[in-house]
Amino acid sequence: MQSSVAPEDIRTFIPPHPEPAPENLSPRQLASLMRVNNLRVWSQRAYEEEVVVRRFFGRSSVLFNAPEAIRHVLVDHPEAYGRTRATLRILKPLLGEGLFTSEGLAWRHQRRTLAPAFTPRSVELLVPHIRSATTEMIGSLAATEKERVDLFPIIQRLALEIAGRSMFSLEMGQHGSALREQIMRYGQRLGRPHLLDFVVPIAIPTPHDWARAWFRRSWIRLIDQIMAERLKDKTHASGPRDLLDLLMAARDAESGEGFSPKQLRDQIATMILAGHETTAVALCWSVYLLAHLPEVQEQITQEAAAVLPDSRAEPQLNKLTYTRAVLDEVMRLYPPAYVIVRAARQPDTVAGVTMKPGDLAIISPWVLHRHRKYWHEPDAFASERFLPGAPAIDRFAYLPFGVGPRVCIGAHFALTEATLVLAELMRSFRIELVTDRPVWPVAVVTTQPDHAPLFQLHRR
Ligand code: HEM
Repeated sequence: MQSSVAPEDIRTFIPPHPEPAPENLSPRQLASLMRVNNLRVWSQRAYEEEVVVRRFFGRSSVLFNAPEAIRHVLVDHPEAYGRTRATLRILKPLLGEGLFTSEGLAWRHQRRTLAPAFTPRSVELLVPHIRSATTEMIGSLAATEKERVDLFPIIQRLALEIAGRSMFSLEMGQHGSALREQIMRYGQRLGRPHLLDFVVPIAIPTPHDWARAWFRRSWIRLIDQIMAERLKDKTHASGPRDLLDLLMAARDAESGEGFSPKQLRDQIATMILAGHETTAVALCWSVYLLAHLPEVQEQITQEAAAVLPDSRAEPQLNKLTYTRAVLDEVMRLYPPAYVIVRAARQPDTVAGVTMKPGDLAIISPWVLHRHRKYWHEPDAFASERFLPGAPAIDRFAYLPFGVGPRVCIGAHFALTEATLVLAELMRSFRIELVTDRPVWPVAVVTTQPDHAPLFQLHRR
């Protein structure tokens, strides 16, 4: 079961991670830690045991690390476990009734309709958008040589630019900053769970809910404005150019139904939000870790030089095996989606634990990816674990994109984007950190760096 890499292959680089929490935190302490940093809520036991049961405001909250329990909840009985009250309260103002926040038949219809837009074949259509935005970023970074560069915001803007171009074929210039400003504003306060989000029934709006509803009005206005601009562009294209074209043409294979304009808007908000923040975070952590590992940078550079064409020819992304292994290891240590939570909808028994309706089943990629039982030297960086020929990794020990019917629909797109950006960046620059202060992971919505360190880039 342990995905062991020979000890001599494990590097000794142990990137920053918080100490486990003390045992037996009170629900109030837990709720306030969740608001500050969700990675600090787990005690040492969570990283060693298969199941950890806690009480949280009158309900059981059960962390499942055992593969058969994870399979039970996420794969075999998805209808018995739904999104939680707090998740829906926090995300619906942003994502509306899109794929992430919908359930039951509505979810099934949406998933069937959207799936063809995210197959590897459809993602190929989006590669030119990824490449053009990346080439432009690299061009502007080349001018910063010998200066200290604040790379994280640049990467975040790039991910948003890629999301925007892939969705709308539009350069995000004027809209990018408005989108980012709104997302940041939401994340700083309204996107953080409040005590009342857990305890007040969803039908009763809390003061935070009112503020979130107010926010939604300006958020919708912005998305509608971007969509209207794209729809004005009547440039004749022989086939689909972007995700919007794919989503507008999408039909449910069973009912033949497409999306209404409102549904389309919610899907677009969902894809932009679910897509750009997570991928940006994976890239920021990659750059930070690689700045400590010059020899890994060299290997990516060599691979990129051999595999990526300089011209506009199709890049053979599946040959970027080493770059991909590095990315897999970065997402093991810093999974952008650090937790998957479900609320039991009906009585059930999982791994010997009785679940009552409303009890929480928690599957935490953060914990699982550092679990003592499943990983050798779990806190150390070792991309060898993911190289072809390494011992197989248990399907349920590594879940950056989740598993089961609600697995990330954008996983292939995200991996394509992140691998390509990382390879292009390393091929263009050698990256160094110029500040010593360690960067700590802080999880509220995603696993964010606590600050943006400064880098220096040396053109290759
Ligand atoms: C590194 C990047 C990404 C990571 C780590 C990530 C992670 C995840 C995870 C763990 C889930 C499952 C949540 C659950 O079971 O509750 C999920 C779902 C989802 N992701 Fe991603 N994601 C990434 C990129 C993307 C991209 C690029 C898109 C779209 C363009 C996207 C769209 C979605 C959507 C719509 C869902 C909900 C699926 C459903 O409920 O049927 N994600 N993602």
